[in-house]
Amino acid sequence: MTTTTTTIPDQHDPGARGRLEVDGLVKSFGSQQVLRGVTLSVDPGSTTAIVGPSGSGKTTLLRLIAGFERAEAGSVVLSGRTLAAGDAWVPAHHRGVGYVAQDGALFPHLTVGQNIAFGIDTPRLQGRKATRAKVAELLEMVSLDAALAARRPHEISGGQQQRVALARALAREPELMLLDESFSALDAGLRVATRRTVSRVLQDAGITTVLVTHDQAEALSFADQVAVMRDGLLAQVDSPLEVYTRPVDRATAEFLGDAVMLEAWVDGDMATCSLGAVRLAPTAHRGRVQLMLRPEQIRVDEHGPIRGVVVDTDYFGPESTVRLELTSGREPGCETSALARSGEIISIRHSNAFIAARGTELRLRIEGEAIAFPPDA
Ligand SMILES: Nc1ncnc2c1ncn2[C@@H]1O[C@H](COP(=O)(O)OP(=O)(O)OP(=O)(O)O)[C@@H](O)[C@H]1O
Repeated sequence: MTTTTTTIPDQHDPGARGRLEVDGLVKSFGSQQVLRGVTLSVDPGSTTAIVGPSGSGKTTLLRLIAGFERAEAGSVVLSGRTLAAGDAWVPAHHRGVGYVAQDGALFPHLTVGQNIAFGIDTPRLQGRKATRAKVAELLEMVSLDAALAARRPHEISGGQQQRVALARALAREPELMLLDESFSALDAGLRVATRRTVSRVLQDAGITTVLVTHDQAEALSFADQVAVMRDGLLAQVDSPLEVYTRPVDRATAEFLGDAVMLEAWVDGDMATCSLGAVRLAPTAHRGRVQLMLRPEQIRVDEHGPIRGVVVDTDYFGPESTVRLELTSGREPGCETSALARSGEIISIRHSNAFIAARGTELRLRIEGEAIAFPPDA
């Protein structure tokens, strides 16, 4: 039996195993520039999710990292080894990079076992017995029964297929795993379960992971770092908490979730808007701004200073989105200004659908800080 010793890589060592450094990648198809200078650092063993509107260049970035396409400018460095830069070029199969596509892309004519064995470096393992043992080990790693090895891809479920695809990619012992919409074809329940398994396997193996997804919730829950792509550039790269609560601009805020946008006036660390005076996250903006709050920051509270009447409700089971028309009649002493006016409609979230009948007056308070964006963004 071979024993492998894993050392925790130095987070600041540019050559640490599994550290990915993408710098200034530019890529065009015909006259269309799809990537316009993408720079991204991924720590060893961490997970980065790339999100962004359709056509923004997410898959193209992944394909450049994998070595399926060449960039016009920029570089890709993995574990301190230059994979692409100028004339330097390491072909895809020598990069130490695993790739799992949306549909798994299993070979339909091969069994599950043969699909996985395809990824195994046979000369190193010497022989069919060792290959079979490795296949069984990989199946176990992705929580699949060894008996599935004899089946063909069409004889297993979509979630199982994705896990086989992951096992096949893991067989090459990659330093970096690229997951391209790998869970999006699965239905909601299976998607969550498969994502959990995959996340655990990759974390346990300490493999650096970059995931492209359309699903914001998936990005926020799966990743250590979220990169928001727009028009071929990364608009923001930050922790999930940071990108959600401190988006750099309105488009990023609205892309990552529902946002309540209000006209406001900034004075110091407070803003005044139709909800009264609201505490602001640190900002350089002054005067007129657009204020952003997440709907869940506006709480129903019988002693709250803000009043609104329910206009309508969207019921989602555990939560409802409730649209309210703000009414005047704030509590005495609550700040108002020329911008503070009744009649404005806002959306909030609430877990109790019974309080949200149309026409009900609710009292509200704001929790946490609002974000200020320029008025014309
Ligand atoms: N091989 C190609 N030839 C020509 N154009 C391409 C090619 N690959 C991608 N494109 C174009 O590049 C742009 C970005 O595509 P890409 O697939 O990277 O976007 P994406 O953000 O992954 O989109 P989606 O979320 O819809 O998958 C699109 O306009 C697409 O049509």
